[in-house]
Amino acid sequence: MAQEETGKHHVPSTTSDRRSPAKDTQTSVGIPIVNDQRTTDLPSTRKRPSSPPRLKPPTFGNMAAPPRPGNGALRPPPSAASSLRVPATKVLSNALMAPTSSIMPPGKQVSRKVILEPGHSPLDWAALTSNPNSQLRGKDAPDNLIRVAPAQLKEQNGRKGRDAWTVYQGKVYNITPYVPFHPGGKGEILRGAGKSSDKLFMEVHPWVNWDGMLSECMVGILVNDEEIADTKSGGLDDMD
Ligand code: HEM
Repeated sequence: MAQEETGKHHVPSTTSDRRSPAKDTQTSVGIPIVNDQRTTDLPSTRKRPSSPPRLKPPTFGNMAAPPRPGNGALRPPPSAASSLRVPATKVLSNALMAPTSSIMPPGKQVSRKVILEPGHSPLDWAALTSNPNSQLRGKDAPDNLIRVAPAQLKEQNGRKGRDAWTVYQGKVYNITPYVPFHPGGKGEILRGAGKSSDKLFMEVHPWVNWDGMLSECMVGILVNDEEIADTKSGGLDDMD
């Protein structure tokens, strides 16, 4: 009985299966034509094993396997989103993308960053500034903040054993400890030694947070000569 059931599904019966489309391929005497694809792998239902047919895993016989994308490579088909992606390119640092100087024409901007010595990364500098024992104001500055006259500023140019001081937004900073940490190199930052760095700094990297990086290096404020003459001690505390 089970075999007859199987025959109904896989091999058209020559007598009773009127639903089978194979009847169109029967000969005039009702013999099925065996090159029908559905029957070539199962030429005879009587040769099938007696196990229940529904438990048998599906078989494709000699049917062709479904086509694979990409010549069989195990790669998913491209998604719609992939066409929107930016092609992979080398990541540029913000310094390469940002103008190195406002006077440089577009397209000629190149990074002037230097390779810093080991132990002189921005993180190393951050660690140094967070250590209260670092004495970043230098040997030429007293413990308290001072008024700095233009003449005194000029002397603090980093030469003859003196620390290099510079001015930014009216405040005087000792930049000597930061020099080996400066990504733009020693020569660049020392261009502002003994004078104001406002213009140079703003030309090169106005986005850099000067105060955040050099607050521990602050020596005092720049005053004119008259203001110095008015105050004998020179200490900022005396102004109050
Ligand atoms: C006279 C003053 C200064 C000059 C002329 C100068 C010049 C330069 C130059 C030429 C570069 C390389 C820019 C590049 O090609 O990418 C640079 C980078 C840099 N400078 Fe200065 N600098 C000065 C002062 C300072 C100061 C005082 C600081 C810290 C407050 C500082 C922080 C930096 C930083 C963080 C970079 C790296 C910027 C980046 O990642 O793109 N510079 N500087």
